[in-house]
Amino acid sequence: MTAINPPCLAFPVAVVNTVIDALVEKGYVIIDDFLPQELTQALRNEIIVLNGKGIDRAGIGRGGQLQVNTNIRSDKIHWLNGSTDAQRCYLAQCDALRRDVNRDLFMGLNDYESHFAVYEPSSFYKKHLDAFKGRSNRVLTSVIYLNETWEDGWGGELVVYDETDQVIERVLPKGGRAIFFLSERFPHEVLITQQQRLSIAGWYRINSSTANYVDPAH
Ligand SMILES: O=C(O)CCC(=O)C(=O)O
Ligand SMILES: [Fe+2]
Repeated sequence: MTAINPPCLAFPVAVVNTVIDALVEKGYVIIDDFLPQELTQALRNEIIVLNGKGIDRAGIGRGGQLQVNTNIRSDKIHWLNGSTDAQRCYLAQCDALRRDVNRDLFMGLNDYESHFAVYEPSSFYKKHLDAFKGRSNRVLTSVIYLNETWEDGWGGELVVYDETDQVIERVLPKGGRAIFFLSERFPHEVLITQQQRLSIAGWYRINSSTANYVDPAH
C-alpha cells in the first residue's frame, strides 16, 4: 500500500465553505482537486489492488433484498471500512466535513458510508435517484473520482438532471474531482464508459424512523 505523504491533510476551509455555500444556493457543487494528489493516488492504488483480487458486482437494495440487476448498473463495489491509512484519512476528512455542514446548515447528518466503485469498459449506471423523498436516510451524496486522467470521448460521464429532468451537468470523472449533491433532488446517471473508471461514492445520512425502508439503488 502506498504511504500517504504528507500525512492526512484536512480539507481547506475555503473548500469546505464552497461546498456549504453551494448546497444552500443550488443543492450541488463540483470541485476539482478536491483531494490532495497523494491521497487520490493512494486510494486509486488500493482499488486497483482490490479489483485485481476480485470484488463483487453492486446490487440494488439492502440486506436480504439485495439484488444484482445488471440492467440498471454494472459497476463493482467495495465498501470502505477504514482498514488502511488512506481510507482512515479519507473517512476522517469526510467526517470533519459532516460536522462543518451540520454546524452551518443544521442538517443533522450523523454518519457517512462510502464504497469504491469500478466501472470496467462498457459499464454504466442508469438514471436514478439516490434517495426518495421521506423514504431514505441518505441526504447528501458525494462522488470522488480516482482515475489519473480522463479524456473526452472515453464516455463514463456523470450526467446530472434537475427536478424537471433537464440536463444540468455532464461531469467527466477526472482524478481528484468531487461532486456533492442533495440525494433526493438530482436524478443522475453514469454513461457507458470505454475505459476503466474508478471512484468513491458516499452518502451522508440521518437517523430517521423511516430507516426501515430499503434505500433505493444501493
Ligand atoms: O460514479 C458516479 O459518477 C455516480 C455513481 C452513482 O450515481 C451511485 O453510485 O449512486
Ligand atoms: Fe447515484
